[in-house]
Amino acid sequence: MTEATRVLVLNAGSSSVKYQLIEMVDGERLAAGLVEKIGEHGGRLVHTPRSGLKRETAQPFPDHSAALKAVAEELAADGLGLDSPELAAIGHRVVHGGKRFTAPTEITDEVLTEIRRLVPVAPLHNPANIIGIEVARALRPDLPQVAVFDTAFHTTIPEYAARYAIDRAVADQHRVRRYGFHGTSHQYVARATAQLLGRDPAELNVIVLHLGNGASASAVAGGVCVDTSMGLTPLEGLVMGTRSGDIDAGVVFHLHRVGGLSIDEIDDLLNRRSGLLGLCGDNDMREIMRRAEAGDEQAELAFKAYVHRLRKYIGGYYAVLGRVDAIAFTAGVGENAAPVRAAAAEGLAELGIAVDPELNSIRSGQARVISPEYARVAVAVVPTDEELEIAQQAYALVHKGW
Ligand SMILES: Nc1ncnc2c1ncn2[C@@H]1O[C@H](COP(=O)(O)OP(=O)(O)O)[C@@H](O)[C@H]1O
Ligand SMILES: CC(=O)OP(=O)(O)O
Ligand SMILES: [Mg+2]
Repeated sequence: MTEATRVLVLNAGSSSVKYQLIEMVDGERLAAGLVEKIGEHGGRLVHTPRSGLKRETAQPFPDHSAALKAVAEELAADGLGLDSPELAAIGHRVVHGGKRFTAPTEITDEVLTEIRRLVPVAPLHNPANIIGIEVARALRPDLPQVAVFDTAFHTTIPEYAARYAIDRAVADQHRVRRYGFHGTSHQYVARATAQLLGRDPAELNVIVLHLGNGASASAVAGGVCVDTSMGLTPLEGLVMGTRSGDIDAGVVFHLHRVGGLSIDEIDDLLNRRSGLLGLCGDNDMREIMRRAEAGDEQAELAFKAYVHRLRKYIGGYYAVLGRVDAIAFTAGVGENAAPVRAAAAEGLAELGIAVDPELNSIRSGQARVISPEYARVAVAVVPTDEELEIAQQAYALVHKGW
């Protein structure tokens, strides 16, 4: 009998699916890929097999089911189909796990019902995660399907930081509290930062800045998360691609009562039409930097607002941690946008924070330090790998059961 030692990871986002097939014995990526712009114009699938050439197909993907079927076909074309006996598990990123899911969990009908119950608090994400689970279960009902939750790493946040200052009874009744997201990434990056610096993760205090489409900051003390910028939903905190981040709740009342917008319209406004997109009409940081460079005032303002919010969280988490050993930049913007990193650290020498312009300008897919040697705080670029972290957690769970 073939030993099942491979894990397929599905990371379904609001309009994309990222996937990786990993051989867990040696960590080798057998295949990886991305489907973009699901349900939009310009749908695209990029599949990268371990050996051989990258394959790119431009075609519309009307929904997540269509995208996942295309992924299954790409894998099958390489002889790595979902019917493979070598598959040990399928790992799914699930964004909201509420209070109940604090660890990787094998997905049963009952678990799926609970994930569905959390859709209202992760409306852009949990529905996509659920479709991924349904398609994978239909194709391989015999395999363990494991959910790895974005919220799990944040369950260590102390009560005084997790609670909103609102009436206790109302908050408890409706489970309103700060859950935090991107936890799998924050966890992976905090550990990878310790590795990069040759330090024991249990002794390192790190501020992790996950700057992708969604963006969040977290304060990690000795490997344990003590605060994070996202809240009940992935809307709070930093300025994001299309989300406002922190906002006075009074804005919602005002837009409803005075502006005449319905609650659904305000939800759509703050989640899908705000952030960088709302400020300047673009949500891609590459385009914003290009426009700002060319003297476009709206783009410049959007860039400044983005960085200003980021700096407030760096300062805030400095105070939360007391001592900061490292600041790690990760995800699409954090890994690639040198001007964002430079602006975030500017003028913070008094806090021991500085970025070396030459080190910062190096383009590389590797984890690297970008602060000068004299600086007390190590500033680093640490590529995230949510898929590898999900695969490891899923594999550990199915092995424990043996
Ligand atoms: N070279 C680059 N320079 C600046 N920003 C970039 C670059 N490459 C990607 N990005 C930004 O990264 C964002 C996507 O980040 P990513 O981590 O892939 O997000 P998500 O996983 O949330 O889809 C894009 O919106 C884009 O603005
Ligand atoms: C939770 C969240 O915001 O995820 P993403 O960045 O993938 O949108
Ligand atoms: Mg992401």
